[in-house]
Amino acid sequence: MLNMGGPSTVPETHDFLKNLFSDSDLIPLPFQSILAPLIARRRTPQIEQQYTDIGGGSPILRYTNLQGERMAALLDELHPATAPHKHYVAFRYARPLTDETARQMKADGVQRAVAFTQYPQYSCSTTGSSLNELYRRGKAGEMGDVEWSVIDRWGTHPGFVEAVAQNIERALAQFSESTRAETVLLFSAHSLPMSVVNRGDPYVLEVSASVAKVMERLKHANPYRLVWQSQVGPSAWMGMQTNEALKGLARLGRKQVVLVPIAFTSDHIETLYELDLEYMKEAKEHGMEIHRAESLNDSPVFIRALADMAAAHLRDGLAGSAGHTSVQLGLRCPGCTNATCGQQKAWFARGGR
Ligand SMILES: C=CC1=C(C)c2cc3[nH]c(cc4nc(cc5[nH]c(cc1n2)c(C)c5CCC(=O)O)C(CCC(=O)O)=C4C)c(C)c3C=C
Ligand code: FES
Ligand SMILES: [Fe+2]
Repeated sequence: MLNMGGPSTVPETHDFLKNLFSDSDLIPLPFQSILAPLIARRRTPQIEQQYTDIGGGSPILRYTNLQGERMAALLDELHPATAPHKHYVAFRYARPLTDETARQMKADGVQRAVAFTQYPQYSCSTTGSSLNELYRRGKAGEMGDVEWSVIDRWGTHPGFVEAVAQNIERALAQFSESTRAETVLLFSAHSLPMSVVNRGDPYVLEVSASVAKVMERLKHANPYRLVWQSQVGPSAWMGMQTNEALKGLARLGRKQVVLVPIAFTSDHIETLYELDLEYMKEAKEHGMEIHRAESLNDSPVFIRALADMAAAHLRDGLAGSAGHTSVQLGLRCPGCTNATCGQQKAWFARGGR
């Protein structure tokens, strides 16, 4: 289960940020090995405070382990031919990091593994970075002799769509019945720098596709927008920004909003801090009534969806590319200049050999 991870405790924040700013697949910096530790150190106090404010750390490891354990148990029933199933977690920036998990898999003698991204929608800065890291570790022989296949994106999977839709319905139910239909559904996803969008990254399209599917499932009963949050630094990012959108809606007299996190499956500082503590407080000051759709966290509908995706993957394989990866994973962004992307795709298409 691949994801970025987060500091489980406040003191792990510095290492998390240092790993994040050292990742040239996410943030290419000049003199990265020198600049990354400096930027990380400078940002640490502010981000430590945010993790303190949300209860002393990121819940992502706890939720990923819970999702993984329940998914593996369901998978034993759904696809006994490959049982027993076991989940491993490989985070990109927090423990357990990919190298630690690789060593564990080697020690356990794992022979067959599915690299299952936990980002619903594909971006080269997120899932792409995790696959590049896995490729580097695999090529270095750190994982032993494992046959790999990849579940690289699932932003339109019916089970995922259903789980999100149900959480939206629960949030909508908190509004008075007489005005419920006027409530705006504001889908919010982590933004991307325009430099990434403009090299042909698929993320913006795939997040939009998730929103379209969820709205279809909700029979378009409410008006909606997709907006983007958490941009960092001075460069241009994909907009409109979530907080600006909230202010704009208040100005236009649209005072009932459900905020919907759509690109991350468990709670993290963006939902618990940015959305709940910053934006919702500000929106309430503008006289809005605002509720947030819960993150998927321990949603049984979502966990069942993960198991269904894994079972279908193991049962049917995938079209094309010898069955190890999706057809879509094989295509690099038209503007890609990162040689690792090409090597990674070829390596996974051969089953990680
Ligand atoms: C699917 C979601 C995400 C995409 C796409 C994404 C791209 C992206 N992010 C940065 C820079 C930073 N992101 C940071 C934190 C962070 N990012 C995501 C998700 C996506 N990022 C999450 C969920 C988090 C927070 C972790 C948590 O526990 O909440 C940070 C660090 C925080 C900070 O310093 O403000 C940075 C920096 C870039 C440059 C990028 C695309 C290229
Ligand atoms: S940046 Fe998208 S494939 Fe390399
Ligand atoms: Fe990010």
